[in-house]
Amino acid sequence: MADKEDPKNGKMGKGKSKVVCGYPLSIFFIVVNEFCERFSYYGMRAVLVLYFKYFLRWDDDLATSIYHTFVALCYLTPILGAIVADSWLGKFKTIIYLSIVYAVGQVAMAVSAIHDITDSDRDGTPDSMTFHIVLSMVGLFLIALGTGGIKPCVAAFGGDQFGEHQDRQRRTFFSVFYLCINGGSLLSTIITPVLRAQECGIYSKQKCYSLAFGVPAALMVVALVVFIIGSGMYYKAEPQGNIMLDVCKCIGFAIKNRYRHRSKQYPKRQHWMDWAEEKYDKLLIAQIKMVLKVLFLYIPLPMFWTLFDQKGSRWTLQATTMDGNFGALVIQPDQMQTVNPILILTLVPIMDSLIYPLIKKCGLNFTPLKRMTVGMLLAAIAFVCAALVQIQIDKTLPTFPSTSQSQLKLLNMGSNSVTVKLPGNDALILPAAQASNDYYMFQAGQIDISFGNPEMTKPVTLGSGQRQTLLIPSTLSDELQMTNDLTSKPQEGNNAIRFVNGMKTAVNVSTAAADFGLIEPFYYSNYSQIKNGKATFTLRSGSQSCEYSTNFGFGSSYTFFIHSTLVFGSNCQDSVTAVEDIKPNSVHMALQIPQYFFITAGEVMFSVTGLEFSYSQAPSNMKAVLQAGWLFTVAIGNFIVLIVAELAKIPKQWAEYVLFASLLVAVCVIFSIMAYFYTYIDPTEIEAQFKKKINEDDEDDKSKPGKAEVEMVKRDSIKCHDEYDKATQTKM
Ligand SMILES: C[C@H](N)C(=O)N1CCC[C@H]1C(=O)O
Repeated sequence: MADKEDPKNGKMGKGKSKVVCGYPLSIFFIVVNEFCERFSYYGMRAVLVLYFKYFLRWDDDLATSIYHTFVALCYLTPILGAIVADSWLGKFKTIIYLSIVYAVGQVAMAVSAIHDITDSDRDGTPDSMTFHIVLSMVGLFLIALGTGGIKPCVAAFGGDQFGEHQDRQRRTFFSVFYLCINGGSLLSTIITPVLRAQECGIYSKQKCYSLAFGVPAALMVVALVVFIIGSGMYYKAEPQGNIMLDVCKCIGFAIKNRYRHRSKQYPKRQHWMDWAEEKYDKLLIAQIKMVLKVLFLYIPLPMFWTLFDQKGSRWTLQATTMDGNFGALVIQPDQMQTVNPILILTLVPIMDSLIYPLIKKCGLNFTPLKRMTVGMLLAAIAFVCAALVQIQIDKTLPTFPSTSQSQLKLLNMGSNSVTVKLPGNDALILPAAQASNDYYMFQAGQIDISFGNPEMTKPVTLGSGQRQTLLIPSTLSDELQMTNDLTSKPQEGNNAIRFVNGMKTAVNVSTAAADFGLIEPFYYSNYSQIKNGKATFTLRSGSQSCEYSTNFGFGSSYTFFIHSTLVFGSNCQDSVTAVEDIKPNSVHMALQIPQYFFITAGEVMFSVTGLEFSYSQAPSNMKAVLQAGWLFTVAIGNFIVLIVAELAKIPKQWAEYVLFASLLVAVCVIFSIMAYFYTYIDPTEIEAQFKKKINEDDEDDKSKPGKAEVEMVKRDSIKCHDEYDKATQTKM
């Protein structure tokens, strides 16, 4: 051990670090390292899907699959990093080497996003996409290896810096560690999308993905440098040989030996791992028992992450059907996710300095496993809130036609009112340049529509499952035009806009974000996506133009009808009619705050506690391994989201939320039963007792030569069980 001062006195940290306010100074470098690393990771992740879609030109499905595979890989590689650290290099060296791999990966991503490298014809698009794809995939692989590999080591290495009797300080460290994760995540998810939106390039200016990846790369280099600066102060536990191989062999031997002695004539042993006693060190067996007990407890935990990870998918989709106008501030649907790190930054200090001490004062023993159970329940409540919000949203959504139905709207393009008779409906008088208020519902197929006075009847074919608008010409004998309208809400909270030209001349319509092109007389444009806020459209015919401005909310669809009476050169504000095809979102995004509050409060109780629990319950030689086991539950949770996204065919979204909430409550009940039977241990004490016993036995053996080995194994086994039991008294 590299302690200069005795870590057991409770005043000092381990290693050569100075102590500031009871904390080893070395942890400052570790938390700053974590902040920079998480900035690097979450910043790169924030623009990754957009990079796939708009730079590599992948379709949505490929982009999201590769994205989720990458995220899952980032939480699988911790196992690799932990094995390397605990068995071979030690945590310090593993962090250094894998951070270099990580930084190289980030640099590869930044380079892969420089379009000029292969843009020999200088048209702004890469000529050899293969180069960019290969380089970015290599980059992502290195990043997954690096971020996952170092993650369990950094947390465990931080825990290692505390002395045996610094439990309180170590708990605070894990809270501060979590704050740094979320501080880095919050800043980077705000900053990197802004960097991406910049334009850069040598030959031509394009969206600056290289900068959006370059800054996270720089932060990773800073993380590495900061970590190296603290080098002289750290306590660096030595790796204890190929521990994972020993663990696997020992478990294998115990199983084989148990099987060989399955007959009733052999006395039972307390634990199946005790069947390895004939061949393996009792200390190793005790350590394996500690790890297996915790890993067994982890089995239900991925369900928490399955719900948690839907923040980024289902909840963001939910936000796209909501109104993000907060007065001075307009929130985009994907920006709602930043509420999570913001709440973490507020809730962690409140929990640590107010809620937990208050609970303690009330005489309640709020043990780590109880906290985790409550955390799971809070996540389930969050999903009930999400379901309630969804029910409100569903009430405001338009009714779209089923596959056998069809919906029809009427738009009078003429300058006189017209009487229209639709089958099964009263006669409708449609004023000039006006549309019917809503869609009429029919069974798909052909219907006859009568117009005007004297009446003329025309057959119209309605497509199954379609919404259509019938454009009624000013001269009723002219041909009827039918448009195909949207049958779902526009994506990402955007507004879907099109124009119908009621003039006798072609009109060109454009706005800063979209060009509707040249619209022929009595014809219509395609839909274009417009963001919320004010938009000004320029209507142009030849050299003449005028402007039409209007405000958009979120998720609406409009058909703008240009009157035949429009006069260019004057104000055309009154010569355009806005026909609302899909209402803007009316349920406010603020209603998502309660669900974010509950999931984040749940995360604080579940994840911060779980991180510390994984450290405190792990034997000294498998600290990183148990951290990796903890992170593995995040990976499995991510996989379940992927599978559920594929399989879930529940038609009502609110019902899916309730299903997830119920599943988590069921899992939570199972977990609380398992937790009830869990006895907390003090691994350091158990290890010390075993070592003492082994030393005593060695002395004994020297003084009493020739004692039968079998007898000794039996006696040791009984003694060690007693010691193990003594050190494992507290229950859930
Ligand atoms: C950003 C989250 N609030 C968060 O802190 N995490 C999600 C998975 C685990 C943890 C992290 O380490 O990033």
